[in-house]
Amino acid sequence: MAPVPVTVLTGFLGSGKTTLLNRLLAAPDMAETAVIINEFGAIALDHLLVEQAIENTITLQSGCVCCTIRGDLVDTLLSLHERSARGEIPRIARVVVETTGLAEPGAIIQTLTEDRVLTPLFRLHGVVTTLDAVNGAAQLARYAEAVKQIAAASLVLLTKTDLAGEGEVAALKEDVARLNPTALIEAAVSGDIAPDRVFDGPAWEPGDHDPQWLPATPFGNARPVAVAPSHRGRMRYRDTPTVEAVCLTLDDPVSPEALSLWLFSLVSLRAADLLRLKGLVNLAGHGQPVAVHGVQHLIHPLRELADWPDDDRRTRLVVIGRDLPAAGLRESLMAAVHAHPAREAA
Ligand SMILES: Nc1nc2c(ncn2[C@@H]2O[C@H](COP(=O)(O)OP(=O)(O)OP(=O)(O)O)[C@@H](O)[C@H]2O)c(=O)[nH]1
Repeated sequence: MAPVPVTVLTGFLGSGKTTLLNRLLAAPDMAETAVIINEFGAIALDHLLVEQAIENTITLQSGCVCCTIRGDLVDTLLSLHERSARGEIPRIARVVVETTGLAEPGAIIQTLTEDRVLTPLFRLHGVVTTLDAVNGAAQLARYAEAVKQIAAASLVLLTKTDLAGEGEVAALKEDVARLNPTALIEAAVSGDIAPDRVFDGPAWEPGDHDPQWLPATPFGNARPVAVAPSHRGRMRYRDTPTVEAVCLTLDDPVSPEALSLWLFSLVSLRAADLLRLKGLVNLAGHGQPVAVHGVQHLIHPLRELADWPDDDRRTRLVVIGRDLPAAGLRESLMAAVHAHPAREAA
């Protein structure tokens, strides 16, 4: 049997990986897809935010897939293969591995291309990197992970181009072409792209004569791939142990005013250090949970989900930031909750 193609879906925090996955998985011919989601932070939320009822969704929670759980990735894939061969789960036509937003995809690629047990069964097809058109340039300038994610891509999907100016998008495309002249660049607003363009798109390890692999800009213009000159000497995440995920929970429903106040104060005071905010909120007066997403200064409109993913009705928020102490975040949230308590249900 031919090895099952694996697509690695990577991209910096908040760049739209889960949104893309949700859209793609809704397509009827995606039914035979197994999804492996790796999360950063003690509260796993991503698999709750992937709304499709996909039988083969697996969450790897033991850490960032790129460094600590290479073994887990191999074990998970092998177990998928065995269970599928035994008929316990349906046939698997493709696998998507969604990395954390801070992952360096190199180790995953190495595992998928070099592990002797794995490679007869699974084959790396593509590395798809989402890049936020609003925050992408700043992230590339500041975070080596963001640069490495672009450098590893066979396909770069520009997200949030609906929120960015034309000039901004054009400049970002140039940055991408400079970092990775071989990657195909496409726009995908809120995951709006045909699945075959993502999964049958440019292969990560193409044949020598695959025209898609040829550089979009001449190699003569290319700068070193791993770290572009403008990023050299900048702070690297790996050298700063202060980026961490803080998890906040609230047992009782929170009023919309309290949530707005907290989000507003967080963004006005600490946007530069707020790498990512996401959560499921039990908003007073709403039967359904509300998903909240933020990336630096950009807080996306709240989105009501169809239903709670499980019996847990608590508000769960994950804040990934630099020097954002857990105690301060908790205090500010509680202050907002006390300033605008939720009204008792009549
Ligand atoms: N306007 C707009 N919003 C988008 C687009 N793509 C994603 N978003 C929003 O951006 C926010 C973050 O998207 P996610 O899909 O959760 O991002 P992610 O890459 O999975 O985030 P992490 O799990 O933190 O790495 C959500 O509020 C999305 O609705 C887009 O193209 N346009």
